[in-house]
Amino acid sequence: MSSATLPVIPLPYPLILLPTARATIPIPGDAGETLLHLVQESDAQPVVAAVPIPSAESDVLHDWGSSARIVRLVRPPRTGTPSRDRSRPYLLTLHGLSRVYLPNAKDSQGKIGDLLEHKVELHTNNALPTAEAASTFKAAALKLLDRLVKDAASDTKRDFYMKLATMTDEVSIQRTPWMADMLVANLNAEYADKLDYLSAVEPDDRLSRATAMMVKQTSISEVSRKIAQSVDESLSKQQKEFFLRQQMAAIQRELRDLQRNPKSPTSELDEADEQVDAEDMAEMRSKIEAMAKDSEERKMAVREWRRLKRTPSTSVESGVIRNYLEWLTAIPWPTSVSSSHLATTAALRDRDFMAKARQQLDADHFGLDKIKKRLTEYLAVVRLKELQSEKEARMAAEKEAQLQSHAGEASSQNASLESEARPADPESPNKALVKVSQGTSTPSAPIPLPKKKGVKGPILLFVGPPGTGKTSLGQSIARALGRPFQRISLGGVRDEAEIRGHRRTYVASGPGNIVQALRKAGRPDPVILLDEVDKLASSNFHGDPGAALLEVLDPEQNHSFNDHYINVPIDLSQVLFICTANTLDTIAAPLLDRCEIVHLSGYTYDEKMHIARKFLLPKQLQANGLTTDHLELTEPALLRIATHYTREAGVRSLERAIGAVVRFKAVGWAEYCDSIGAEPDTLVPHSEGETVVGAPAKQYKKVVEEDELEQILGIARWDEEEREREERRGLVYGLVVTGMGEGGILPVETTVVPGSGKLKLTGSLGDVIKESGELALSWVKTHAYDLYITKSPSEDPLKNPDPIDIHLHLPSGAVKKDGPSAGIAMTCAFVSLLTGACVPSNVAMTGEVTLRGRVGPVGGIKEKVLGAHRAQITTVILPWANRKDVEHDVPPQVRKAMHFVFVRTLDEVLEAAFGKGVIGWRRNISLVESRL
Ligand SMILES: Nc1ncnc2c1ncn2[C@@H]1O[C@H](COP(=O)(O)OP(=O)(O)OP(=O)(O)O)[C@@H](O)[C@H]1O
Repeated sequence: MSSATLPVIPLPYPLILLPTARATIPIPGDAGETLLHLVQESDAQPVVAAVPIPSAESDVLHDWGSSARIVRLVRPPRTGTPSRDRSRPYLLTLHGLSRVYLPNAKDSQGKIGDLLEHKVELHTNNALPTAEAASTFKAAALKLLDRLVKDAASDTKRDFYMKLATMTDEVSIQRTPWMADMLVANLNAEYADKLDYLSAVEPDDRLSRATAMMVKQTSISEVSRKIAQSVDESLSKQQKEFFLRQQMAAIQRELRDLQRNPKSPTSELDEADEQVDAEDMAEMRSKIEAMAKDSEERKMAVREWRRLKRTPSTSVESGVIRNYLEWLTAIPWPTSVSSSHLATTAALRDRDFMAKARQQLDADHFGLDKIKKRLTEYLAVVRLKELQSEKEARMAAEKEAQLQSHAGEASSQNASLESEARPADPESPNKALVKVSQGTSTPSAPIPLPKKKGVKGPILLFVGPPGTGKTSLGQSIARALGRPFQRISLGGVRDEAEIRGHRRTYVASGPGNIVQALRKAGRPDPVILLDEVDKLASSNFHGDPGAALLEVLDPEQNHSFNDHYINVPIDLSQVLFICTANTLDTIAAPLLDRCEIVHLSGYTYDEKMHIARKFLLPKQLQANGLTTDHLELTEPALLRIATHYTREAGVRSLERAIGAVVRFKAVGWAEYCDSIGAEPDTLVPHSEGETVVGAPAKQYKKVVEEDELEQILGIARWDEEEREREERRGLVYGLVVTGMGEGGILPVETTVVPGSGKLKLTGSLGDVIKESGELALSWVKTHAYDLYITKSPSEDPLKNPDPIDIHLHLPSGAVKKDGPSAGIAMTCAFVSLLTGACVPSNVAMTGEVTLRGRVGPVGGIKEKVLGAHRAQITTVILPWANRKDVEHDVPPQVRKAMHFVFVRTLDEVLEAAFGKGVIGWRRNISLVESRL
């Protein structure tokens, strides 16, 4: 340490000059001039003391400063007027050398420019620091520099810090205090710390203070980097989201403006999206909360709800989850018993339930007595089982509630005993409290609503031709039970997923039609009609829809039906399933096995007339805005519509034709009202018609006569066929049931063509029908001699006198035909062709033949007979074994209107078909049989 007197340059707050550092400060012109003299006078660069003023409020000098060499003193170029030239400031650059101490600094005040000379102590300590202090400092410094290099905003800064790091790394122990000064001078440290550091003369002290500053600085820069980074990240994300949202809002605004008609009033469609969204979410939330506790569906809903909350609302995934949740919450889960459901149970308890059910069935359908009887039984069973299962469920619930209340009381007693016995236990009173509160709360808790067992009744399968009322019977059942009705059409369903839904991984996946029907019904116990189960595609590469249906219908499995989309077991046991089909042939055996079949075979003309008058006409009048005052269909007109314009087992075409008549009259009535200037709803027509006096002479006649039908409905469709049906050689009418379950007549046409004794069969025939054709011909060939076709028993009728082929054809060629029931019709056709005798065109027949000439029974008698009746056939030849079917199934009025011949053998068939004695026999039948 040495003393000297140096001019002091006060450094105003917050300036500080550390040894090794450089600083440039402005000084007033006068002081500058003085310093300039000093510089000019001295040989070397003069040394001054740069002492900081540590406070902005006072001018008192700090007691530590730095001796500094004047490196530069310059006056910046002139900007002001010459008069103020002396006061122009100088720029003084100083280079710090060593620490100086001002012994009487406290008494000395200073202002920049004062340049008072002060006595100072110069502290240049060249002692060696300890190795430990040096290495600690180095490590701290390197760490900080490393951080600064990484965070450097520019390349120049980075290079600078790197240079410092290299220097620090390479500096010797002796030079570490110098290095510390250097680093601290260049650090962005706090003023107070730097001031404090200025007073550290001892090398170790200097190093330790510098180390502390380095560590502090490192942590500050690390924290600030982290904050900057997170702020940066969130800012950029927020900015991005904000930007995208703004864009989306702008696009939606534009679209709304485009779509909105400025004149139209604001609708709910214009409501703010966010509001609608929030309402939807709130609704969904309350639905989830309403789900039964601990149920699978609730767990799944909660899980998905949480996922939805975590997912950004604009993402695709969010839409998928929301869609799923909407479905999940929309399904009427059986665990939530709605008030309307309870109302149904009340309806079942009604003592007049059965009478009302009968009334309902009668009100909806005419005839069908047997079916209605069966349905009444069915409804009675459903009612009894339903009430029984509800009773059981209620008893079980009450029992459980009682058990819980006992358990609660017991535990509350135990709890109080426990608390009395161990009062010292600090946990004991709390436990007792909990148990007591559990025990007392249970009896007052509501008894849970009973969970009913499903009604495992038979599944009804209505089979019959189209339009026979299968669907509407299903609706009647639902009405009688007071349950919602849903119809699922299975026609053409090829994909199992249509029944079971698609897994959620599929794009645009959704639940199957069972879940859709449940959602629409809004209750867990609707009547679901599975329409056209016979049209369900068989197993294919899309899965097996039939198998899925089995699961739905099987009472053992359907309490936990698994829809792939919903993926939570759904209890279908309370759903009443009813199936319909046109034919049983295409229904898989396991499915058929689960159903109870109810046949609806079609209506007679008489029934159709009743149905038309009681149901179809009023329905059509109402649908077309007319009343019975406006239209009257005469009996012959209605019969003509039924017989000549429609020829089907059901009543759908009849309804359509009646609808056409009603619409025709509606147009007439409207025109008439317009022509007389009256309101259509205030005027009632006279039965004989109204004629307006004067032009325009419009007339309205409310009665529709038979002869007007051609004008309204066009030429009758079936007139033509009637005229065409003629008695011809080789032509016989057989009876068939079509794939739709509809009966009718089918001409069997045969003709002779030159050939070599072969039989040609055409008309999309199956193997069985082809075989029965060959069988029939063989029988005829065998008996050609007996039937006077050939002259000797050994002659072949197809070879002698000329070789011929027989061609048999069954129109319509495009429709597939099979089965053995055309056997007797084919035999008659061959006999007619070879003998020349004709079968009258009002005769039709069905029956299987054997090679022995026996006639075997066939199916579909009711449909066939009704079809024949519709086709104006008067004589029907049927197998003897089918007599009971006619007795049981064919309505009496049809039986009365037709002549039935029941046959056991082919000779009886020939006699019935051609007439007694027309076909001669050389021998009697017993001989024929014995010969075979
Ligand atoms: N016995 C009947 N009494 C009154 N209306 C009937 C009767 N039978 C059928 N209908 C009426 O005939 C129309 C057709 O009936 P529905 O739709 O039930 O036929 P379907 O047998 O289901 O036919 P599909 O097999 O084509 O589905 C309905 O309007 C129905 O009300």
